[in-house]
Amino acid sequence: MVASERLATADIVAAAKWGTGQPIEDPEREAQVLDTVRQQAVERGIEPDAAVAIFRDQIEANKLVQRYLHHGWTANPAQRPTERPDLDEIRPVIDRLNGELLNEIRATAGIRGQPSCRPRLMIALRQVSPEPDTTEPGGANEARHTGIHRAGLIRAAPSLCD
Ligand SMILES: O=C(O)C(=O)C[C@]1(C(=O)O)C=C[C@@H](O)C=C1
Repeated sequence: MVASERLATADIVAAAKWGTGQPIEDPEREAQVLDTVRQQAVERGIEPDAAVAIFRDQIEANKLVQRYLHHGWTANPAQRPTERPDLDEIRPVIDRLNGELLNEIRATAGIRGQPSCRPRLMIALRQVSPEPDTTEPGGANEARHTGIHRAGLIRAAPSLCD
């Protein structure tokens, strides 16, 4: 599920911005992402407004995870990232995933309008984030981490079905 891969970049973006004073929300970058998506949707025969709506949800989900992480790192210094990834290296990865998500949107055009779309989406969400084993060492941490990514995916999901 490309939406889940895209959402996973939020961890790296959050670490890239942490401690730099650079805000999580970057309206200029959002506008650039959405402009490119609109253009690429037209090229691929996807309804551009639907594609933009889907990507708005992906961006909101990304910000939700980033904000959650920054909040946690503010409260718990031990959890703060020890390295600062380079945002200029992550954005091309996000651009590539945006293209892949557009391909997935095109490939699932026949399903997206059906009543079975939402149940199928819920099954896909469960598959990409299985329940962590909290009896394992580090399991509680992993469960918290999985929890926010699930919440993010649910935030990213509504526009994926018509
Ligand atoms: O590229 C960034 O700076 C991100 O934080 C990622 C992202 C996105 O999901 O594409 C999310 C929030 C920003 O407002 C802009 C873009």
